[in-house]
This record gives sequence, C-alpha cells and structure tokens, in this order.
Amino acid sequence: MQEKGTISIHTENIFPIIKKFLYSDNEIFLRELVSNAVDATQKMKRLSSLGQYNGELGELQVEVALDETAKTITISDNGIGMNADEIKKYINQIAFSGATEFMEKFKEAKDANEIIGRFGLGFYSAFMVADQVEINTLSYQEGAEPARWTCDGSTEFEITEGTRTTRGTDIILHINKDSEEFVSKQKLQEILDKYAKFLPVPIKFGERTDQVPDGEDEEGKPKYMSVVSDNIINETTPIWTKAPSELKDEDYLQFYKELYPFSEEPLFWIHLNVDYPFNLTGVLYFPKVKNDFDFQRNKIKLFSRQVFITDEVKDIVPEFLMLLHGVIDSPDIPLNVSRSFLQADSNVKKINTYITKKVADKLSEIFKADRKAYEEKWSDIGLFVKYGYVSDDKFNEKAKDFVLLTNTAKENYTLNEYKEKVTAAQTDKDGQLVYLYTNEPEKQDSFIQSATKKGYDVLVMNSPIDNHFVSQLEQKLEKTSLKRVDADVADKLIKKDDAPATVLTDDQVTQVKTVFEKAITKPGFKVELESLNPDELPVTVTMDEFMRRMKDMAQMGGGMSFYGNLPDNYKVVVNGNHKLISRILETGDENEQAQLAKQAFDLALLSQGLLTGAELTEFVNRSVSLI
Ligand SMILES: Nc1ncnc2c1ncn2[C@@H]1O[C@H](COP(=O)(O)OP(=O)(O)OP(=O)(O)O)[C@@H](O)[C@H]1O
Repeated sequence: MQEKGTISIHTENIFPIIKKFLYSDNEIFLRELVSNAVDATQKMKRLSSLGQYNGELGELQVEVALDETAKTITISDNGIGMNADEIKKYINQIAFSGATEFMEKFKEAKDANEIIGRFGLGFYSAFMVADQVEINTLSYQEGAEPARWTCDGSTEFEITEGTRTTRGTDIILHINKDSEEFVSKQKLQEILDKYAKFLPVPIKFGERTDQVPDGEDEEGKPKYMSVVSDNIINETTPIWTKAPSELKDEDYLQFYKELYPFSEEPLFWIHLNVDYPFNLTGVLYFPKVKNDFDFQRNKIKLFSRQVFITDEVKDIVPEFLMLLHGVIDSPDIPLNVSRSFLQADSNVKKINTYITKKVADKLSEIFKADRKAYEEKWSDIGLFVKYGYVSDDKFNEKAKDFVLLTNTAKENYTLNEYKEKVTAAQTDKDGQLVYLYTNEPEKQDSFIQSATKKGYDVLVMNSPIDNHFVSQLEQKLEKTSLKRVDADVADKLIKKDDAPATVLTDDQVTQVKTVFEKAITKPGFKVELESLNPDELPVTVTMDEFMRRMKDMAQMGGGMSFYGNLPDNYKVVVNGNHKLISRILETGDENEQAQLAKQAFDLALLSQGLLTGAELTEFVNRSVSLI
C-alpha cells in the first residue's frame, strides 16, 4: 500500500498560519492530541458496551513518551485506531465548511483556541511544534490493515503500510527547531498537569520511582526499597464526576488541597450537578477571603468532559462569584468562540442563572440550619453576599433574607430584624427610617458615643463593598435612608420634633458666631450655631453625607470627578446650649474668647483625627498654658 496525495484544503498556506499566527499558546497541541487519544479510547468503550465490539477491551490507556535524542514526542492510545480510508476521511479532508471563512476568522481570532476548536483543527495543532508528523495506526475492525501517514507540514502527505500490531494509534511529532522547549520532560509534565490532570483515562508519562517500606534491617531500623512504576499523571474520576452521596467532607477538602495547595481550608462548598436543560457538573468552594479585595480571581477552572480549558470563566460565572474557587465541567459551553458570542449564548445565560441560584440556596440553607455557624462565617462570606446583593438582581431577591447587618456591638441582624430593632428610636418626624453607620469605628468614636447616648444603634460598614452596599440598601429598603454617624451632630442625625429650644438671643448668636469665625482660620470650615442638648460636645465637625459620598465615589473612580475636585468642606457645629458658650459670652476679654473657641474647635478636630502637624503642636502648647 502506498499512496501520495494532497490534503484537500483550498488554501495552500494553512500550515504557515497555524504555525505562525497561533504561536502564542502552542502548548495546547498536547491537549488536543491527548484529548483525541482519550476520545479514541472512549469510543472503543462505547462500541464495546453497545455490543458492537466483542473482542478484548483491555486496559484503556494513553501514553505520552518523549525521546530526547530523536527529539520526538509520541502520543499513543489503544483506542479505535483508523484504517487508511478513515485517515483520508478524517485527517486529510480538513473538515471545515470553507477555507475562505477560516482565512477571514483567523485574522480576528485572539488566540489559538478560538481557531482550533472552531474549525476542528485539533490534530493539525501538531504542526505548531512539529515539522514532521506521523500517524501509525491499526483499526479495531476485524481484518484491518495497519496504516502509516506522514506529512511534513506542506499540503503533501503520504500513506503507507503501518507497523502497529495492536489496536490503536501512535502520533509521532518530530519537534521543530523553534519548539525545542517542548523536548523537556519537565515542560511536558507541566503541560499535562495543566490540561490532562483529570482526564477519564489513565495517562502515562514515563516512569516514577517510589521508596516503599521493606521490613527492618539488622539494627531494627525501617528499610526501604525502590519500586519503579508507571507515572500516571491524572486522576480519572475527580470528585465532580461522582455523586454527592458518595462523598465525604474529607474528599472535598482533599480535592481542594490538590487544586490549591497553598490556600487555607475553604469554608464550605457546593456540588453542582445538572443534566437538563444543559449539562454541568462541578464543585464550587467558598474560600476564606476576609475583607480583602486583593485576592486572586480566576480561581475557577473550566473543563469540558474533564479536559481543562481555561481559568477565565467570566460570563459563565456571575461576576460576584468570580471570587469562588473550584471547577466547572460542561460540554455545553461553547469553549472556542469569541467573548461577545459567549455573552449572548443562551446556555451560558442559563448556566449563569443556575449557579447564582445554587449559591443563594446553599447560603440560605446554612443560614436556616445553623444561624450561629453562619454568623461565624460572616466575616468571610459577607463580601460575596453583599457583592451579589449589590450586583445581581436575582441574587438580591434571595439574599435579602440572609444578608446581615453588623452593629458596633458586633451583633448581627437580618434586614427585617434590624428594621424591627430600630424603628421606634430611629424614625424621623417625617416617618423616614434612618440607619446610622460608621466606616471607621475608632476614628468616629465620639460620634458613635453621642448617637448611642441618644438610644441609636450604629452599624459597621467598613468592607470595600460597603459604599455600594449602603446605596443599594437605600434603593431596596422602603422609606429608609442611611447616614454616616459623623454626617451631623447626634441631635440632628435623625430629625425629630423635640429639638431643644435655644437659650441664646439672636444678638448672642451673632456674637458667638463672630468669635468662632475669627478663631477658625482653616479654609473649608463653615461655622454654624445650633441648639443642641447641653451635654453634647460644644463643637462638632461634620461633613455632609451627600457630599462625602460623592467624593468617595470619585475616589473609587465612580465618575463623580466633579465632586472629587472640590475642596473638602466641613461644617463646624457650635452647640449654643453648651456651658462653654455662656462662658464665652460672660467674659468680655476677646483674647480669652478666641482661646476658648480655638480650644473647643481643636478638640473637635482631635476627636476625629483631623488635627496634625503644626496645628497639633499649637494645640498642645495652648493646652499646657491653660492648665
Ligand atoms: N488518536 C486517534 N485515534 C483515532 N482517531 C483519531 C485520533 N486522532 C484523530 N482522530 C480522528 O481524526 C479526526 C480529526 O481530529 P481533530 O482533532 O482534527 O478534530 P476533532 O477531534 O474532530 O475536533 P476537535 O479536536 O477540534 O475537537 C477525529 O474526529 C478522529 O476521527
């Protein structure tokens, strides 16, 4: 048997394209060839189970072998094999609808994945690294003749009689000069670890030597002996392929360790398992993240029938769940198409919705089953839940029952519980509920104390997502607004009808205002006199809630740059009902008035950490002279 011919594609220069333009991730050649080999063994298994093959199935296996001297990589399998006609059909006639379309598309394609999968060029990715490729194969069919195909990367091929005596296929790559990095055991092991670690058929790559216990020596010390065995690089039944009922917690934890050897133990996990209307399995883990936004994203690995595809799962997993770890395996995700196509794909949308629902259900289940355990995990999962609450309507709908608010006493409340708790004390004169919060409990302590004295509760909102969370709460909760505790003096935070009457005459108000305006020369500070409780501080420095939020947003790049450019503006609230004000009015001495006003103002700044540098020194000196 000898035949020469031309590979039937209409575009002569397909190989240069494959080689040159798809160069960047050329390591996927191994993924493609090993997957083909696995497919061939799986087909064999199917034929056998369907009764269409009655011979010996044997132990199905794929082997990757490296010959460093000959600079070849051989991928062998004992799958269905091919006869010469099948080679012609499957290999020579590259099965894509049109070479013209291919030529068009390759220009747009961002990576080799897009091209290779889209056009069924898996096998031809071999030419990214080899200048000569051989197929040596024997079909499983009775009486089949072994066949050998060779091609040097031009469109010329040759088919001759093969040398295989057992069922299956060897693909032999003669690695080209530019790709010698692949003539390395370590490199191949790395690639196999990345793409083939969970393939369903054992993949052998060379041998390994293990030291196993071998009794004791004369002195009674344990003895070891070297045992050489096949180096099987994969686990053929990873946990996501098993039924949850077969698995124990240890199995999930063990698998997590395998995936992320350097991570802390996960908090809990969700086993995904659907087969209608799409196919998807997987395990998603909730890692410990604390209040840290700098953790690594892209920790979810995407597989298609146990072949690793990518760890970029954007669009498939909702944005807020990108913080999760784990694996997703689905043959229904179009793996090789462009991003915009992926976004519009209806399966992808369904998968996204399914994952969101599963995660929400799991959280709800833990919350209901063991509130205490849920609260203990809150510092870790709070970020996910709030992120989802803010960014995903469907999740929001479910999360409203298990998102928690934490106050300065470290007590946790659901939204409903909190509403009940504060309604009596924190409803203003217009029937609006006002929730108070602090983002820096230490710095805002004096404000928190004043609010607490009035019987108000203060929430802690100090995680990176809380800015958005606060706005979202305002949108979702009825007749409720949120105010940072330092947005105003405690008396004014929640407007009530029972404001204390002023003890000052209009004249006195003007007089006191002038004293303070003269004493406070710092730019951006505006003096206002208010009649507050006599036991409130004499002077309080506040920043308007609206203004502050706009500035915060500008800082986070929220497009409010107009506000970001405005100078900081503070309100200096002087408590007209405080004893100190009577003292200022009583002494006619302008110098003493100024001293007292400055001292009270500095104390207000000091309590908020706003007094620094020369001003702080001046304050200390003044204080010393006053005692
Ligand atoms: N090791 C093998 N054993 C038996 N048949 C094979 C083997 N490798 C390739 N083939 C045959 O050659 C065909 C073409 O393979 P190729 O990798 O180019 O495309 P594909 O596997 O059909 O699609 P893709 O790899 O893009 O998912 C396969 O469908 C299969 O019929």
